[in-house]
Amino acid sequence: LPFYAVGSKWEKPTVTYSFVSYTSQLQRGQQRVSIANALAKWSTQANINFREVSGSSADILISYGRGNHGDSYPFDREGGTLAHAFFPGSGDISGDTHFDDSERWTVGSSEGTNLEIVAAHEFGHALGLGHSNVPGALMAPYYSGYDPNYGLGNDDIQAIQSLYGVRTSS
Ligand SMILES: CC(C)C[C@H](CC(=O)NO)C(=O)N[C@H]1Cc2cn(c3ccccc23)CCCCCCNC1=O
Ligand SMILES: [Zn+2]
Ligand SMILES: [Zn+2]
Repeated sequence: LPFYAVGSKWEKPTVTYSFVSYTSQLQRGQQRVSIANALAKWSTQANINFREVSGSSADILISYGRGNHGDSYPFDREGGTLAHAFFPGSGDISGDTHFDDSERWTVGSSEGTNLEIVAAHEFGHALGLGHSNVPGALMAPYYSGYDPNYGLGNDDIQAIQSLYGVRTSS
């Protein structure tokens, strides 16, 4: 394993991310904004930073796929499982985040499946969090639909701060 990914969390202040592929259902700018907003939900609550880079050496590789897409966790058709992500400490695939392109990905709409909310959940895993059993928590295992005011529940905040500490005003 790379020295900085010791099983449960990233052992460095800044985690990089890049787009391996995009969905054709949204403009790339919309996707980059949704992803940046989803990451910011976590970085505003805990001592972790994110930086977008180009190329496949980033920590978190973001991609879309349908059905069998190159790992042991094939996606289903529309509905069902919406996305998945790999924990730190999973080797090269650590942090990688895959979205099922059979879903109808949307931004700012109660139609379809909201990309930002799903991404925020997945990045919780990419940072080392499992699922929460607290109803309404972002890390609950079920998508609870579009909420323009979605955010981290107290359970999510406690969990991320237990891994990375509270945000230091630096
Ligand atoms: C939390 C989310 C962002 C990521 C999770 C997966 C996950 O934990 N990724 O890290 C997810 O996709 N959960 C399913 C769980 C699920 C709900 N149902 C299913 C029917 C079949 C298979 C799975 C499901 C009932 C029908 C509704 C299907 C559409 C919504 N799907 C879900 O809520
Ligand atoms: Zn996958
Ligand atoms: Zn999950």
